[in-house]
Amino acid sequence: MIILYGGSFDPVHIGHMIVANEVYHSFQPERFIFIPARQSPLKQHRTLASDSQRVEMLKLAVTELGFGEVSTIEVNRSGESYTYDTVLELCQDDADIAVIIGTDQFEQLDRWHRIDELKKLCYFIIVNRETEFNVVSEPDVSFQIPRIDISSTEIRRRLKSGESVKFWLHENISTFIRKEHIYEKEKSN
Ligand SMILES: Nc1ncnc2c1ncn2[C@@H]1O[C@H](COP(=O)(O)OP(=O)(O)OP(=O)(O)O)[C@@H](O)[C@H]1O
Ligand SMILES: O=C(O)c1ccc[n+]([C@@H]2O[C@H](COP(=O)([O-])O)[C@@H](O)[C@H]2O)c1
Repeated sequence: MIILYGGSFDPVHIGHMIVANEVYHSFQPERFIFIPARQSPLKQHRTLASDSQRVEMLKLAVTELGFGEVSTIEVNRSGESYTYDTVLELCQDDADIAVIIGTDQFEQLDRWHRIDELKKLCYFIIVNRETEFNVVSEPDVSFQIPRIDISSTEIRRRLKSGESVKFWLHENISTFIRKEHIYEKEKSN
């Protein structure tokens, strides 16, 4: 079994890491792959961190988690990062593929590119987020974690306004963000 965890990861935060850790230890897949999207299809804006910075932050997360890998399959592909294209590329070696999504994505799954075809190639592990589950039908799996109300949007907002993000991000990732001057506070003249 291969588990894919795709996202903008702008930046990767503690919510993502808890999801990954819980899912990994429950399912014990052969591979667990974080896939930063070049351009998430239903998001209008580009990421503030560059592709390589998001890959670097995910590598730091993987080191701390002690499992997993980071794929550049989507950042290296031009255009929108359709999960269908990614799964098609990865499903060559016959392993079962499961894709992790939060309930925010689950609610708009019918807007995903080639969703009917994608559902034939993989199943979804749906993790609770802001909203509760509607009924999930097989082979999709609903996976309950304690609700962690953390988002990259709120982290970017806090960093921009100079507020603390202590414990919202792994320490090594905060250090990287400071060193690279990503999401910086706007300077007033
Ligand atoms: N705190 C969380 N709890 C559960 N799932 C989460 C959490 N944060 C993100 N996810 C899920 O992880 C995937 C990737 O999320 P993404 O990188 O877009 O983070 P985000 O915090 O939603 O970012 P943004 O605020 O920029 O939209 C999505 O499927 C999303 O639903
Ligand atoms: O394939 C699609 O049409 C599609 C539409 C929306 C989101 N996704 C994927 O879902 C993942 C989470 O997206 P986001 O916007 O929450 O970062 C990320 O890997 C996206 O590429 C994929």
